[in-house]
Amino acid sequence: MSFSSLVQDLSLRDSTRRRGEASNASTIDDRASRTSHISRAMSYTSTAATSVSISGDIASQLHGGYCHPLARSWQAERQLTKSMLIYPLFISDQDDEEVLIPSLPNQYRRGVNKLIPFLEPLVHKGLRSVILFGVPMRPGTKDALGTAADDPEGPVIRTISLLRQRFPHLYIVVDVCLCEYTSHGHCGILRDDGSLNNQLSVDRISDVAIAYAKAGAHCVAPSDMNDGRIRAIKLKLIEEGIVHSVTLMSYAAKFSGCLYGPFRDAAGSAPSFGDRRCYQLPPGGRGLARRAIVRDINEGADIIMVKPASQYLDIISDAKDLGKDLPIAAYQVSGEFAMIHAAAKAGVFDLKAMVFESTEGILRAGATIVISYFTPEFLDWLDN
Ligand SMILES: NCc1[nH]cc(CCC(=O)O)c1CC(=O)O
Ligand SMILES: [Zn+2]
Ligand SMILES: [Zn+2]
Repeated sequence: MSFSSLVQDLSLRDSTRRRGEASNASTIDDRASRTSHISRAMSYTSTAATSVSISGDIASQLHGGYCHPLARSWQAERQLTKSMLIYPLFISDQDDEEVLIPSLPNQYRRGVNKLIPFLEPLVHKGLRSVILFGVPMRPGTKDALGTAADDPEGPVIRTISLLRQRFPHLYIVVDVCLCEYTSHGHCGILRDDGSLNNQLSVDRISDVAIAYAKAGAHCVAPSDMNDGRIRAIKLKLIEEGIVHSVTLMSYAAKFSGCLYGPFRDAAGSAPSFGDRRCYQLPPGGRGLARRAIVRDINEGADIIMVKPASQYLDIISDAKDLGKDLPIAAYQVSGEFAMIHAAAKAGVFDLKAMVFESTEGILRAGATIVISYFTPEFLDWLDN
């Protein structure tokens, strides 16, 4: 077949197909892309005479591969599904409390009595997993050692067993940290000079993780960023004989920065002095993040988490690369969530469109799990 007859044949097939498809043209967008297709086919014909390689020209025609909504969905390596989502919950020690968190649109701090009725419809819509953060509101609960973190009568441990009973198919992740429970608001136990005492912190945090695991958490997720905590928790899980039934998710690449503000409002966990820059990673520290990821894989992490998400897509991609055989979680944190809401409110973009676009970026970078405050919305949106 000569080149010009091939071109004719191609544009013929194109127009035949277009005629056949006209009846199920679904969106304006689709029709527009077909129109541009026509002009493309025309310019294709007119430049054909001077064209170089036939196979090169054929390979340059990409639109056909994504002109249909279903074909577009096939372009993504990973499709967002409900089972990839983990929803963060703030659990108050006031059982009947239900208070809107001003800096986190639509997110509430709830006591156990309010939590169950809130979750019931979400579980019915397909909610598969939550991550719990305990928030002690009662005055006098906080101390230098974060004693309340593993109080058997505290909000987290009581909520774990209640959720296990009420929602047997819900996978329960529990954040493990001391900052919500310490009087100074830091993520561990401090020396007199105000710096973290890593050994004491790791001993304490691994005890807290074991308490949550024994209470029935499917997964414990230490977010404190002390060195050696993954190994310490794994060893204690082995010692306790429960290592086979508890997932260990490491906040391996957790960066310091300004995106946790609304969370700290919600959890009352802002440090009373100083900052977290000596334990959370510096935003430019890509190599350091890689070392932390490799270290935590070697220490026995079952899942590696990167946090925040959208500002750290290269780190998610690194984590996927270094942890080829592990699930990779990305946490779209409170500041990212609040920012998307604020911009949508200011008319910068449509909220839903941005939520999907940002989440697709996170998946494209390599995440297989997404921790998202938008989970309730996704449970509706993913049905359509
Ligand atoms: N260490 C506790 C913790 N676990 C998760 C977040 C942040 C989550 C969010 O911003 O949504 C924080 C706050 C912090 O490190 O200060
Ligand atoms: Zn039910
Ligand atoms: Zn903390």
